[in-house]
Amino acid sequence: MADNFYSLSVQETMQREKTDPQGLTAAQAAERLAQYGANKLDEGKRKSTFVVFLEQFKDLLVAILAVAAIISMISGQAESTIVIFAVLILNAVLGTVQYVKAEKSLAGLKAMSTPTAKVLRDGTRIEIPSEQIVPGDMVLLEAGDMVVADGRVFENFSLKVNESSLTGESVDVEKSTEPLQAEKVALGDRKNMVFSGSLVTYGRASVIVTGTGMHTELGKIASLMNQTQQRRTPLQKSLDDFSKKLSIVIMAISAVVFLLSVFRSGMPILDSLMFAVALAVAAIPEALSSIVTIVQAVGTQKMAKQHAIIKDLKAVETLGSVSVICSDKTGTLTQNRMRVQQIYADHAMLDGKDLELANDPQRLLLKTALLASDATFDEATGASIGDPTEVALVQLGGLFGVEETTYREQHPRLKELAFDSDRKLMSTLHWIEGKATLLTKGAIDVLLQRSTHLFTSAGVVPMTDEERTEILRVNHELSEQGLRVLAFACRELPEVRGLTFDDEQDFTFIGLISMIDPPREESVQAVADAKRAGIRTVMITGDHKVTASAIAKQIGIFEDGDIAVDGTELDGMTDGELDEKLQNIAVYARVSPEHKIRIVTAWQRRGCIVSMTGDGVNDAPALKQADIGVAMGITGTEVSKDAASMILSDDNFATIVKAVVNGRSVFANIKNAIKFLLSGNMSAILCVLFTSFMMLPVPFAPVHLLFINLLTDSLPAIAIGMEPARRGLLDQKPRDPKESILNRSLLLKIFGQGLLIAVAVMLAFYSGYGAGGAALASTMAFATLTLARLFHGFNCRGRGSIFRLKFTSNPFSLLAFFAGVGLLALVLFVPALEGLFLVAPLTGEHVMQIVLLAFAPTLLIQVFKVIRDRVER
Ligand SMILES: Nc1ncnc2c1ncn2[C@@H]1O[C@H](COP(=O)(O)OP(=O)(O)OP(=O)(O)O)[C@@H](O)[C@H]1O
Ligand SMILES: [Ca+2]
Repeated sequence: MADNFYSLSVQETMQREKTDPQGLTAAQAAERLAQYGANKLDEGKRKSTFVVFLEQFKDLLVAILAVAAIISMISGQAESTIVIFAVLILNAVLGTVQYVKAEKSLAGLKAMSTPTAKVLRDGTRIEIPSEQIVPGDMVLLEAGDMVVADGRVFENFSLKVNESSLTGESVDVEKSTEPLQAEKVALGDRKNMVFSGSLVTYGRASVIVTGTGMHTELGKIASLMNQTQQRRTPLQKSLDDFSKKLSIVIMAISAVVFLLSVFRSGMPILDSLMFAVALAVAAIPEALSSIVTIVQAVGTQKMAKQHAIIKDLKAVETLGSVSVICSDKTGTLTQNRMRVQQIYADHAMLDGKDLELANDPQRLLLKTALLASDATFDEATGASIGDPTEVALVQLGGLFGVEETTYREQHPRLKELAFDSDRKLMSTLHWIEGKATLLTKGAIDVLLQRSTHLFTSAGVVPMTDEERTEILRVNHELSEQGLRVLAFACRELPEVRGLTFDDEQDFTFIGLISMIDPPREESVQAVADAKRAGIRTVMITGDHKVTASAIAKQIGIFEDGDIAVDGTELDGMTDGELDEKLQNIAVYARVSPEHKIRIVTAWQRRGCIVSMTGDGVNDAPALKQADIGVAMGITGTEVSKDAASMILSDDNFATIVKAVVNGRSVFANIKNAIKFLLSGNMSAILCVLFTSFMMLPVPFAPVHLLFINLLTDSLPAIAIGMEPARRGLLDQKPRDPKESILNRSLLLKIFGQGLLIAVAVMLAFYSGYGAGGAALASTMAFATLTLARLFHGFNCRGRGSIFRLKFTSNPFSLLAFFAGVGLLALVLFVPALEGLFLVAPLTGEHVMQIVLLAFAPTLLIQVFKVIRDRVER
């Protein structure tokens, strides 16, 4: 493929790419897709499953186990050696499976958030996944889109593109269609080309695709870049750190225990070594890191089903501590289904239904509404394309049999200034009654200021102050009902020429159209839920202050004592003043995207964790600045989705609140799983320390501890991770993000519960020691420890007693328990395994003792919980 498309004319480019202004046909596209491949970048080298498998062995555990295996071998326990190796391999297999699964689920999430692109195929405009774009496609770009392939600009309407991801240049580049003459042109100067990975910030254009996938400029860079992805989240990192520190401490203690055994009790070196090894194996939480990964993966899957797509695993943790949600109004808190209500023209207010086409000002109002809009609406099918605000206008035309298409054919659009949320205006230029006329619609405060005249049935007259006040009064009246008010104006231009923003003044005011956009039904409940959960909801909107406040009151965001602030007032405040009022500001109206950053940082200065929604191109910086940037899946621009860490596939505010609850639940479950795993380990450590101190035989062989840590303990830990979110999560305050997950109270519980289990295990040990010596003692201790930890799984499911949590609410926990008991029974009672697991035969009486002793700690913990539940109620 040639590189120099910039030096070709549009026609030459079309010939070269064998395409035409109607775009490719479906058949051509399919053929080229087969020929050139999907439009995506090579994902770099994926780790092969085998490499992942091997990697499972490069960890401290393996070293310790290898030592254990060697010691077992020397001490004549060949079976043990085999079991240890079997366990090592099993562990690696499990680790590999988990890794591959987690990768898959992440890939699935990524697929849900792939960008789409608009193309012409067979002459019609359709939206397709960007991967299906092929060379020769006619791609349509507009503000907010991400460019997904390289292309030559074909038709240009003031297109501006940000190419900083390619060129590092942060200033937007204006594009044109003219061929460039020079031999070699730097990437940043190819004004008639657009490049994959850049962002459309303004205007629109159609583009002939000249390169896709790895054959784009981005592809060239990507193949140079070595994309190493860091997948570990802060929580995973801090747990890994914890594990590392723990292992060091444990090694030190192991060494001390070893030396003590040798020198104090004159124990044979081999036996002393077994003590040290047992301690090390007992202490290291082998399963911890993979359990955390599993719980997080389960959590993101669940959130995706509930319409919140997590793009960044870190967000799962952060969500749980969100304390402020800043939300757009239109479409997020409201339904974004606009219907025209009252209209106002020539001093008269009337219902939209009663509009009269014979009345000049009213007809011009409708004409402006239809001409200065891009939306279309098909009466027959009810299908609409475009901004709901504009769809409502087009629907109004439909009421009177006026097709937007007819008007638009009569008065073709000659030039245009696209809408943007900063200017809050949109203008188009047409020939109307032989005059070049600029038609403009937009926010009333902006438009009225720039209007000097008024359009009446008696013709165009200078606007008086009374009339101005009257229009503002009407606007206020409509806005107070929560209606969205749009203003319309026009002006003559001396000739048809390129437009600039300076043309948007000296207007003749035509009138107002108000429309209703009812709140979503779920919004009220969601705001109330958020409030109960200690989360402040703040409305941020481009709409008018009065309208926004009215809606905010209906939804429950704006309460007594709250205030609403608009963009201009915000500009007038210093950071200090803003900080002072921040708590009370429930509504920010008429804000531009730049204001959003200020609001986010102000809350962050207070130490709050902020979630911010956004849909436009200019929202991207605020989405990045927020702790949780939330983009709209349906209406959001590709740029905003790219910048966000979460995407709402239903655009619904209530989904954010659900995601926060899920985030809290994931965090709580992880914490409980950690409590379970570490308290179990603690009990084994205490037993080993105790027996070593008392100069008793070593209570567990490494095989025993491995069996528990890797098998029987993993099952309840995963079940705890599956625990469904409880309503009670809403009654807590947001978690302090700075607080470590292993806080004092958790460590205390780990120690206390570990101690309880250790006592039970030691009682079993003594009983076995008295009756049958070291072998029986060890078997009793091992069986009791395993079973006690399986029971303990129920204690760790949540804060309440098991009666409150109910067995049925998490069937996995029962399943895990019985699976664990089954495994234990196999090891204890299948003669073939006796030798492997070094167990002595047990009588019925022993089994009774084991069951009772193993259950005792759980009984005590449950009794304690029942009492606490009572007291708390
Ligand atoms: N297509 C449009 N053409 C002209 N003016 C518009 C158009 N859409 C909106 N406006 C005006 O610009 C204002 C700001 O619109 P913007 O899209 O920034 O925010 P919004 O949709 O009102 O609210 P939110 O920020 O909650 O989504 C609107 O209140 C309206 O007055
Ligand atoms: Ca908007």
